[in-house]
Amino acid sequence: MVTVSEAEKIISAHLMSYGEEVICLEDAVGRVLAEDLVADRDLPPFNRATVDGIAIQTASVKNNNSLYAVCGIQAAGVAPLKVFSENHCIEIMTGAAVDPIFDAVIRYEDCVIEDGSARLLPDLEVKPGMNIHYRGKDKQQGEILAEKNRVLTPALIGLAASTGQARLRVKKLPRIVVISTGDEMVPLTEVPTAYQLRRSNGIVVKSCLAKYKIHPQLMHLNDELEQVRTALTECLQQYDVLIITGGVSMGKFDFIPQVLSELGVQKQFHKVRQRPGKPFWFGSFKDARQQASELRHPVSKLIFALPGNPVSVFMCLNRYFLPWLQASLGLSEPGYEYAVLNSDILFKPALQYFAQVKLKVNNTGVVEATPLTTNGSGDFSNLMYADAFMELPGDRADGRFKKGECFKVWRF
Ligand SMILES: Nc1nc2c(c(=O)[nH]1)N[C@H]1C(S)=C(S)[C@@H](COP(=O)(O)OP(=O)(O)OC[C@H]3O[C@@H](n4cnc5c(N)ncnc54)[C@H](O)[C@@H]3O)O[C@H]1N2
Ligand code: MOO
Repeated sequence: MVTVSEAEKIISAHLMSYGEEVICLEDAVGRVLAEDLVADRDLPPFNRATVDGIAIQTASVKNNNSLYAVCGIQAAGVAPLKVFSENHCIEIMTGAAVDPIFDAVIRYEDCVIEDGSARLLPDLEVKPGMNIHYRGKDKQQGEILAEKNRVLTPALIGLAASTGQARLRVKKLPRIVVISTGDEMVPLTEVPTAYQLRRSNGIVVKSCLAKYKIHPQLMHLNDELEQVRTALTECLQQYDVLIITGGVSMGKFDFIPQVLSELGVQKQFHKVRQRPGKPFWFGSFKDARQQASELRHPVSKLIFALPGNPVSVFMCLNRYFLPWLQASLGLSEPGYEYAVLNSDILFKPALQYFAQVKLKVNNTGVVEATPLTTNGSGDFSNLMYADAFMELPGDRADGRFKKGECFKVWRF
């Protein structure tokens, strides 16, 4: 049995890279940028009016001459109009290019236009540069707008669109199969007998991966040795990552560890000093072709075999698998989050306990964690009320965690 931090270290020694691909910008949200995004021109690309009004030269205002002949109307999208006297102005629309001869745009609300002349309202404070968004003020041509290894958020996609990138180079995603196990688990479309359950683990894992634009294959295996052997043999060939749920404990029908070992999967650990999720099994596999580097990416296949209890699956996925995925995709460390317990917890076993907590920022700006009362790792009826798992150290002889103490949380 390994500790939580040993398990974490072993998993992070197995970060993988799955290469890169070029995809349409429209499909890019949630993917990870694999190249720097560079400004193809200055942002903004010209001096841009930020209001509808008139463009003037402020020196003329200082001369106490605030009446201007209107010499034209400047729309957005066309070359800027000039004037040849400081007593002249043009009407200009938001987003239009302002000729360098002008150094301010006055809002329509701040002037009166009559008979071809514009008069500024008395006592109007006019400053050079007002209402002009100057060329290159935001970013210069050639400057990096976004570094690679960032998640493509809607805001970043907008920036990419402004640089004309209809296609983007992103990190390739691992091919993942999610395999649930157990004779007692029936599909959602079937009516369970009195002692059967409906399968929920697979769809939970799939839903967690959707955020990363990973659409895993779902598969279910009954507790039949031959079926498990055949299916795992095929999956080890076809997929980069196997996420298995259930069948990893001590039961007479828990075939997963045995079959994985028979198939040549290298066990990295089995059992973690934690609750939930103690029987977690993790291994790596290199097939003969991979060892000979015949494949695109001679990387190990990884097997995350999570204990079948629904809360154990959810915890192990959030605490181990998703951080592995993020790091493998090159995403920078999100940094740990902490919260303060707002009531005592008693947990005696010498295991690191992951308590389900509800998080709330209190009126002094502190994140407080309220533990939820649950009936163990088979009770997933309260998970929807929790925001995070709070990771409590496993070395307290008295098992007491006091209100006011601060611990790491894994938000989901
Ligand atoms: N003698 C021991 N028994 C057990 C130990 C132990 O250390 N010694 N560990 C316990 C712990 S902790 C856990 S967690 C479970 C994990 O066992 P398995 O990984 O073999 O999981 P299963 O027995 O297959 O299932 C456990 C539980 O979860 C339900 N389940 C399974 N799949 C699904 C699914 N797709 N959707 C919803 N629910 C699912 C299943 O019906 C069981 O109730 O072992 C303890 N035993
Ligand atoms: O620790 Mo087991 O993971 O659910 O009870």
